[in-house]
Amino acid sequence: MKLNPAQQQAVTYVSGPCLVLAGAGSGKTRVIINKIAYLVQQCGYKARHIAAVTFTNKAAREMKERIAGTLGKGEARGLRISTFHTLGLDIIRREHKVLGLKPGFSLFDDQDTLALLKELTEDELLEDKDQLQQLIKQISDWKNDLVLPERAQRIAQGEKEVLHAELYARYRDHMTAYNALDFDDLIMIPTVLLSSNQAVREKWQDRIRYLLVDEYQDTNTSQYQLVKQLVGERARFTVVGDDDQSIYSWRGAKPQNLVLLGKDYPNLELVKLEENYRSSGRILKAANILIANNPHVYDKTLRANLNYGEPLTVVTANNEEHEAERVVATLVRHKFMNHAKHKDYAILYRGNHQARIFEKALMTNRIPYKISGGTSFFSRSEIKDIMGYLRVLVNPDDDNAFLRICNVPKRGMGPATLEKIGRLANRKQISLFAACFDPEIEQALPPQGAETAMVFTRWLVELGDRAQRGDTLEALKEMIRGINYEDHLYDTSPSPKAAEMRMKNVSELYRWITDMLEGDDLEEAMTLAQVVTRLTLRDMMERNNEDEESDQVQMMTLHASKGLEFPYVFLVGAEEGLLPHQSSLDEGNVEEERRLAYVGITRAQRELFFTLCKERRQYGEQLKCEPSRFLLELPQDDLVWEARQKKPSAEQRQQTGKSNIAMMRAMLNKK
Ligand SMILES: Nc1ncnc2c1ncn2[C@@H]1O[C@H](COP(=O)(O)OP(=O)(O)OP(=O)(O)O)[C@@H](O)[C@H]1O
Ligand SMILES: [Mg+2]
Repeated sequence: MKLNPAQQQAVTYVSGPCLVLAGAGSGKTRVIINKIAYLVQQCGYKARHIAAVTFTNKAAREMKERIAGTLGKGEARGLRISTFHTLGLDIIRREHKVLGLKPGFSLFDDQDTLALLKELTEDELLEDKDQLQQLIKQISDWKNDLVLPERAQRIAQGEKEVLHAELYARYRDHMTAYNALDFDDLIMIPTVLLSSNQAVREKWQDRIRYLLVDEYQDTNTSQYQLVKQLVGERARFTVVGDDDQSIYSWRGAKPQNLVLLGKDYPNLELVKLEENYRSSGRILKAANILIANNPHVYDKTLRANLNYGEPLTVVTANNEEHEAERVVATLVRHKFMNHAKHKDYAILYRGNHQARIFEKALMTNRIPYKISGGTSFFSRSEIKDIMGYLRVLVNPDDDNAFLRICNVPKRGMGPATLEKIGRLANRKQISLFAACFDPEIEQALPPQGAETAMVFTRWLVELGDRAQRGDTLEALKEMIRGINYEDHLYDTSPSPKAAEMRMKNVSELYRWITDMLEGDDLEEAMTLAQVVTRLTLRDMMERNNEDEESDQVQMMTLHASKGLEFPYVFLVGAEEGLLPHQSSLDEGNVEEERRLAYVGITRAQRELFFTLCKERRQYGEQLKCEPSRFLLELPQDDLVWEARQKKPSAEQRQQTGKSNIAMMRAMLNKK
């Protein structure tokens, strides 16, 4: 793969810490990929001593594919390419004994966490959804800042925070009892472990001798510390990032980490890349002009390497249905004219809720599409059921999973029975599953119910044992057969066709599990417990049904589009209140929204379309919309407003953004 001199410098600098700071599409990710190959082929590193961390599973997968094209199979063996969370999970898995975790620990997703916290806060009058969300956010913030419950209790100020800290401690204790971890734990726990346990730290430093991190601007405090612990004094690492693409502050990301890095490592080698290889000159110019409205810590230049290209188009629609129709119509026409493929197009939006209408329009027009994020493979009920069973098999104390499956398919363990089991479990401080095994279950339930509970749980224990003994696939098959799951699907689906589809999903899951149990060139074979944690993590991270090869229009949120590129991009819903989003405006954080728009614009290689509505339904009301201020910040000479008669005059353009908005609103409403 070709590299320019600056990229070459970043790749070959291996004697100390290295930061590549550069704008979108300048080849940062390419540097990471080339550097891995360089380390193996030129510097004598074994692949298994190298770890590369990216932000999403999709990015990790892409990186693996690209590496496979450069390194031979043998050379690539053992290379770790993962997300931060998978790396954390890996560390926890291998160190579970030191951490006092039983091997089959469960991963709680947001819904599990919510359910548990709801239960824990019943007495505190926190049923109010907003308050619960605040609590969840607070706990997550603490974890991302590496604040353990004890410290949270010491530093908490004010009534509410004190209560939150107490609930945080209670939450942690329950998670321990359930042998469960949440998403943030996957970073916090290994980081705390590595910083407090020298032996473990040295072991991991020896295991990972060179570390590379992509999208570094979106690391939070705990991730920063994790990197620091892993690289140790030797500080052999390369991180790449772009402060203008920092879009995860709401999850605790600290773009200041880029600055902190220079302080923590005075010998940090800083490399800047200034050539953009992705986008047309116009798209890049628009992106540069937009982001110039944000304050900057670092000076960055980004020059186009490609042609100037087509103007950017702004399409105005009457309402959101019309917007979707216009996108689809434009796409169909454009695809025909340009002999393009479906997968050359991306529809990017601010929030998942916007996807549904586009989905409908695409479906009506028989255009294949794929949504990344949003409706997940794993959020389908049949997948949740089977995953629930698997979670119970590997960790019977996982009460949430047990609750999900104990009466699916129906076996007479309804709410009344469960309440009784729950009371017994509470009294004895054991899990629901354990309660079904307890001799007292015979007093707690009527004979028939006790019998059912005992038979069911014993059967699961047996299956779990078989799975552990290595007969895993057979045990799984036996499980799906044993619960008559196929019949259950036919009984509960609206049509036989739907049932068939759902059964197909179950087979797909089974196929995945088989692959993971058997392992391949890049991944070792896993145990069932490992498979279950990995799949739950995958679900949590991307909530996605992957099918990379097929020719489908790509749909995703702006957040999910980070690091990716598409020939033609529709950036939809370019309206005030949506992009920039109202919640950020309320917090006075328009800059993060501008970075988000910058990320969206810089995904486009050849052409970029914005769409907006004159009216949009919100909270059941039809509200008037104003064009996004970001549209008005773009160089108007490079924009074509499709619904408008003429470009604004130079004079008009010089007006402030605000009067521009008023002007445009007037024009939009005239029609
Ligand atoms: N030296 C080069 N010569 C030709 N093409 C290049 C070169 N460097 C990078 N590219 C291409 O430019 C595009 C953008 O590269 P890459 O995705 O690595 O950029 P990036 O800086 O990681 O972008 P982002 O900030 O969006 O993550 C890719 O298609 C890549 O293959
Ligand atoms: Mg990149």
